[in-house]
Amino acid sequence: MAASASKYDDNKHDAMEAWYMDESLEDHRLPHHLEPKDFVSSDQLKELGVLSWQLKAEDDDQFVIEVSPEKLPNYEINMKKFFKEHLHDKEETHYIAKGSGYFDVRDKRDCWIRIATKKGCIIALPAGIYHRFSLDRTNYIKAVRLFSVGGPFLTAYERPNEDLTVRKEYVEALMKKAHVDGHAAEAEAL
Ligand SMILES: CSCCC(=O)/C(O)=C/O
Ligand SMILES: [Fe+2]
Repeated sequence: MAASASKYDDNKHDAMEAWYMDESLEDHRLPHHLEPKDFVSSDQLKELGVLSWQLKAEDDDQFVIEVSPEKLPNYEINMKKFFKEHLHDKEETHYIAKGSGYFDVRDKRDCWIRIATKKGCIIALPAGIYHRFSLDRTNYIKAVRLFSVGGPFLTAYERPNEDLTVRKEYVEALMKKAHVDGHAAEAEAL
């Protein structure tokens, strides 16, 4: 997705915060910070292929997904589905129009990073990354799914699904990047 300076604030913005999660199985709508808190920067998320922007838009009447006990049909079933660890064979991109919610992603060591999004945030998860979605304690989010090819519908492949081509490609891209970064660090140290 191309970012233009007038509409998007690339990288650092206040519509999103991310942190490493604790292992507690308590209500997943709670923040689940580590003690002490361990925040994750947008540059660290970028290394996993997770991108986010802040859109300075006032107009919010085009949005398509509303998640709350009152607005989402089959709320309990769908929330369980969203919170089951899964991946997609396409990028998952949402613009958060109202409310807030958590997108959790796995890092390179397989630890959970919790990404707290709110109104104005655009978040793009790459195809092949394991992730899940939860509402927070406000119990409400209104989002529009952005897409380019193949329409807005996403198939969720629950973990484990290591043999899917899209998963292999994502893992390979992460490993390639780690290799390149390793060489860059070595070169810098010389
Ligand atoms: C903002 S609700 C979107 C939930 C969803 O479809 C999904 O795949 C989450 O990972
Ligand atoms: Fe998803």
